[in-house]
Amino acid sequence: MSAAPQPAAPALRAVVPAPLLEIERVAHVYRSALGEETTALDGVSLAIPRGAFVCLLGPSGCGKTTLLNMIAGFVTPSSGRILVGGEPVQGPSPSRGVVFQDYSLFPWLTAGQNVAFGPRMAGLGAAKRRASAQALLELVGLPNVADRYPAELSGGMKQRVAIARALATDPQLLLMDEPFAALDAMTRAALQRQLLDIHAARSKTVLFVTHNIAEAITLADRVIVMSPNPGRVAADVAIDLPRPRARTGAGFVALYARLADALGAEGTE
Ligand SMILES: Nc1ncnc2c1ncn2[C@@H]1O[C@H](COP(=O)(O)OP(=O)(O)OP(=O)(O)O)[C@@H](O)[C@H]1O
Repeated sequence: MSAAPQPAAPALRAVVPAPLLEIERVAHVYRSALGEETTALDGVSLAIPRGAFVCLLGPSGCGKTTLLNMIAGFVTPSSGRILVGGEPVQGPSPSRGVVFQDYSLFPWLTAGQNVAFGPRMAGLGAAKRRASAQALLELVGLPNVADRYPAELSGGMKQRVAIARALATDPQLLLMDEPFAALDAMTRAALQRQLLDIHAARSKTVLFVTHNIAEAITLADRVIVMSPNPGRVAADVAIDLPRPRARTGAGFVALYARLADALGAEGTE
C-alpha cells in the first residue's frame, strides 16, 4: 500500500538584503563636437551591498571616473540604469557624497564653511551647521582649521576637509575618485587609515577609484578590476584579509599578484 502523497514542503528562502547600489548593463558613449565617438564603458553590471568598501581598479582610460560620475548623477548613461537604494539616479543628490582628486574646495569659503555648505543648502540653521562642521573636522583630525581658507592648508589637510564636506549631508554612499593620488606616501597612508576608521565608525558604503593595486588591497573588501577599450568589468575579487593589512604579509602579496594578473598587460603602477 503506498503512502498518501505529502504536500510539498515550502521552499526555504534566504532573506538577502537588496544591494544599496545596482548598476545594470550600463554603457556610455562620449560624442565630441566633431561627431567623434568614444565608448567609455560597455555592459557594466555590478551590485554593491550596504556598508561595503569597494575599490574600482584599472588603468588610465578604462572608464572609472565616467562610472563614478554616472553614480554621482553628473553624467547620464547612454544605456542601462543605475539604482541607489532602489531608486534610479536622476541627478546629483545629498545622499551621495563625492570626493575628487583635486580637493575641489571652494577657495572663497573657510574650511568650516566648505564643510557646512551642503547642510546650508539643505536649510540647516547657522549654529547647528557650524557645530556639525566642527564635529566633522574633528572626525577627520582637523580640530583647529575651521576658520582657515583652503589656500592656507596642505594637500592632505585639504583632502581631509573634502572628506568632511562629503560626509556633512550624511550620505548613504561615499564616492571617491583617486582622492589620495596627489598626496605623498606618508600622508596617503595616514588618510587611508583615517578613512577606514570613518568607514567602520559610520557604516558608510564606499566606492573608491584608484589605479594603485596596494591601495586597493589596503582599503577594500572587494576590488572590481576594469579593462579598457571599452571599459568593462574584468574581475571581481574579494579581499578577505584581516585589518590592518601588512603589505609584506603572504595574503597581501598573493592578492597583489592576482590583481596584477587581472590587470594584465594594462597593469598600472
Ligand atoms: N568629456 C569627455 N569627452 C570625450 N571623451 C571622454 C570624456 N571623458 C572621458 N572620455 C574618454 O572616456 C574614456 C574613459 O575616461 P575616464 O576618465 O572615465 O577613464 P579613467 O579610467 O577614469 O581614467 P584615469 O585613470 O586616467 O582618470 C577615455 O577614453 C577618455 O578619453
